[in-house]
Amino acid sequence: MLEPSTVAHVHTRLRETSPLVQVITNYVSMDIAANLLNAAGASPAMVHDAHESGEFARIAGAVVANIGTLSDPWVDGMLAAVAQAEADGTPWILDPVAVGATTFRRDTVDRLLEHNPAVIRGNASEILAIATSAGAGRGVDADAAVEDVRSDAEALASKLGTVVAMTGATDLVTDGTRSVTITGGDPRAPMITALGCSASALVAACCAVHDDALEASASALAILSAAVEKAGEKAEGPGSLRWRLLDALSTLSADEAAAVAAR
Ligand SMILES: Nc1ncnc2c1ncn2[C@@H]1O[C@H](COP(=O)(O)OP(=O)(O)O)[C@@H](O)[C@H]1O
Ligand SMILES: Cc1ncsc1CCOP(=O)(O)O
Ligand SMILES: [Mg+2]
Repeated sequence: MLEPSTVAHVHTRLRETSPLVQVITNYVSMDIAANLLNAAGASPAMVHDAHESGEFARIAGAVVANIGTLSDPWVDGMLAAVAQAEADGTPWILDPVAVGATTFRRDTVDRLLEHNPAVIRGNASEILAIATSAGAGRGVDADAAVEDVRSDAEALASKLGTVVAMTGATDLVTDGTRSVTITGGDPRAPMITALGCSASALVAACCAVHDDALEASASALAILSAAVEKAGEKAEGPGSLRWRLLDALSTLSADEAAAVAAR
């Protein structure tokens, strides 16, 4: 059970403290992820090169490592940042985009996982691919359903001692012992590219302001779900849903976010 008061607390803390979030993410997602964090009250910084990513991680409240558009220099940058985050006890979030698709992605995720992410945020195909070494998925998009992957996600969270935040029509957040589902949003959400990457960035921002990674992750997805739903009321398609989401997130009240948890 996700307490509405927890979501309201996390929502308020985001705006009051504006956490610095280091987002090492793919080219597709940089703009929307940064804008979404700004709208939520956080402070994004896309700092990825290995010459500085570890040093920058020292001052970040949380770090994201997203493998969406992977190449060797980016792997080096991610490893430097997450090693520093691990050493400092700073939460970092893995977004394993299309991990089942290639050996390079799978090997990179294996190397990143050695540094103990606080949260793995992915769609059902990505979580299934990590949990079972199967389920290639359809590139960056899911071809599995959250409810069908639930037990794999819970087992993965237990095995790795991490939180798994699996998104889809219904989101599931689990640490292997506690599991929370979040409903809402808008069925057109998957048509906004990099919304999942942005969700991972928001999970990181919430982990920076709230120590319990399961509650923080679930609160992030509840806040996003509430804002997407609000944006969807007037949206005519994915284009207006995208810009209306930024507006909705920036004006969302703590009570509106908390209401998603009360369902
Ligand atoms: N069918 C759906 N209906 C409503 N919301 C959805 C649906 N599918 C995904 N979402 C939402 O879209 C966001 C991105 O999730 P998802 O599409 O699973 O990630 P990714 O883009 O990494 O594949 C999440 O907030 C999730 O709740
Ligand atoms: C389309 C695409 N190609 C490589 S990364 C990327 C963005 C994927 O973003 P998301 O997983 O949030 O849809
Ligand atoms: Mg994704």
